[in-house]
Amino acid sequence: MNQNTICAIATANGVGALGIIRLSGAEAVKIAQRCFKGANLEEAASHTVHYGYIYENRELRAGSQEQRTESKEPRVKSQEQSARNQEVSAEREIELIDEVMVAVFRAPKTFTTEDVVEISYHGSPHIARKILEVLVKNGARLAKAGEFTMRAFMNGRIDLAQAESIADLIASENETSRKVALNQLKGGITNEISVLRNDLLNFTSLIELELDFAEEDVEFADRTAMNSLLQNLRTKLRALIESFQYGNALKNGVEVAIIGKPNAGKSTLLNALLKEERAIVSEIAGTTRDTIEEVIHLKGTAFRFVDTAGLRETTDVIEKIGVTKAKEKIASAKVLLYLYDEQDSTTEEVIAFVKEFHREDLKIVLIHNKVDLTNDEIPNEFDRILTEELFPDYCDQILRISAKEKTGIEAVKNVLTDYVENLKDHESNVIITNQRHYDALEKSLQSVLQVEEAVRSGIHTELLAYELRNALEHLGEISGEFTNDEVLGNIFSKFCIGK
Ligand SMILES: Nc1nc2c(c(=O)[nH]1)N(C=O)[C@@H](CNc1ccc(C(=O)N[C@@H](CCC(=O)O)C(=O)O)cc1)CN2
Ligand SMILES: Nc1nc2c(ncn2[C@@H]2O[C@H](COP(=O)(O)OP(=O)(O)OP(=O)(O)O)[C@@H](O)[C@H]2O)c(=O)[nH]1
Ligand SMILES: [Mg+2]
Repeated sequence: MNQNTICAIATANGVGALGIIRLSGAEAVKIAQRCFKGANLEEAASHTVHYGYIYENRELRAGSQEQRTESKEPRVKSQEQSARNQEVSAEREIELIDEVMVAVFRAPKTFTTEDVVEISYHGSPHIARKILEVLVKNGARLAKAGEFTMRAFMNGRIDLAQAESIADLIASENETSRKVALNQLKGGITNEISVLRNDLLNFTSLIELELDFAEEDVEFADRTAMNSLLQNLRTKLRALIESFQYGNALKNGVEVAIIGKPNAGKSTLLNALLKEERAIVSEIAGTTRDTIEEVIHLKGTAFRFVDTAGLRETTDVIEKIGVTKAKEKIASAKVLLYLYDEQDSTTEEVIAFVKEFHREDLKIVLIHNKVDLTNDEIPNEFDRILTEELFPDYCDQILRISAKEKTGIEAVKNVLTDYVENLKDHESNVIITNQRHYDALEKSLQSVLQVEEAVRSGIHTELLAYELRNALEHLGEISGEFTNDEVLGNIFSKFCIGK
């Protein structure tokens, strides 16, 4: 049995008009032929489609098997066999499984670069199971998750970033994520990285020139050229790294935590945003205990809203857990909607909160809730003090809303979509959406910074060469040039079976 020809359902789970089972490997055509009644696939030209039937061809070994059944196997089995309404010859029975179309693609111009056969059947999961069963009986083995794409990568048709983009394409749910993934599939990131690699290689040759003449104690390399190459590299790396802020929002959505004292109206705001009575609202302080998460899509971005327990010192055991959870959400969120009710807070409280939780990578939006209860000028004294104390270092926006009357809700949504618009403001040609790429770029940048430092301090050139190699290897992780089985296993296991 050839374990190298793999098969799997390529279409979604469940019933469909059609389903596709795909085979890949040296024996793909031979195995398909063994269970196909129709044209001769082994003689078929590449990229041709053939009508016919998938069948099962079972050996019966008639007489002798009957005897064996008598002695060793349960009687019921032979009864079942003879009861079947099938074409029975002396030694075999042939059972048609489904009427199909079979496509033949010959190596090397295929998805995996190996011979590929695709069987389109009537889209019943039961039929799919039966077909896989006969394929396996005839020498194929079931594919592991991502194994087809892994082969395309292993056989050099695509690099690792392109392989990953296929999973992104499958997961894409809107125009932006589709376009970004397709650009990656078409080599967008690969090209960008190869420009950086060339810069690094040019730099390396300058250094090697110097190494060659090291004994003669001459400084050959042109330090100005070196410095400008490094600066250029650093700028490009930073731009790519920066694009991840947007790429990540695109891929994983933006986490927005709704925070404030008990009774500030957090749950009322969540409900208003969702246009649905999702969270319990009551005039009792401490109503929300567990965190409540809901996703809203705004202008193509998924925002994950988290309603939390009101922040306060409490002796209630359960509420305490809720407050701890709320603080965890503050830590992981990208945007914080901090709600306050003027009648129930002091400016000192709000200022102290903002100063405590302010972070470089967190946008805090102050939301003055329950404005329906006060009808004074805008901004009123309360908000004027906050503005004076907090703008622009800690935050730069106060929204006045009534969560209950649903006024000002659009403004909240606009602040969020503007936040994402601003993330788009980066200098990179491509958008990094993948944490792995981001990590590799960060490491590469660190190495480049080390190289710069080494050049500046006139450190021995051999150490310099070492850091350069590091920078190159980190870039090579993105394309998969430098990688290991664990990393690969991890990437491809997240694919669907059949991809
Ligand atoms: N029926 C079917 N549709 C499909 C796929 C498939 O495998 N089967 N795909 C699977 O993901 C996607 C298309 N992606 C593909 C990518 C490359 C090759 C391929 O054969 N590449 C060769 C030859 C290209 C050519 O003929 O010019 C190559 O690059 O060498 C095929 C499909 C989406 N649609
Ligand atoms: N007048 C007025 N009342 C509001 C407004 N927003 C919320 N409330 C009321 O304030 C009370 C508390 O609202 P919730 O949404 O439960 O407040 P919360 O911040 O989730 O409170 P906890 O879950 O206890 O932390 C309820 O009685 C709401 O009806 C508003 O804009 N105007
Ligand atoms: Mg609540």
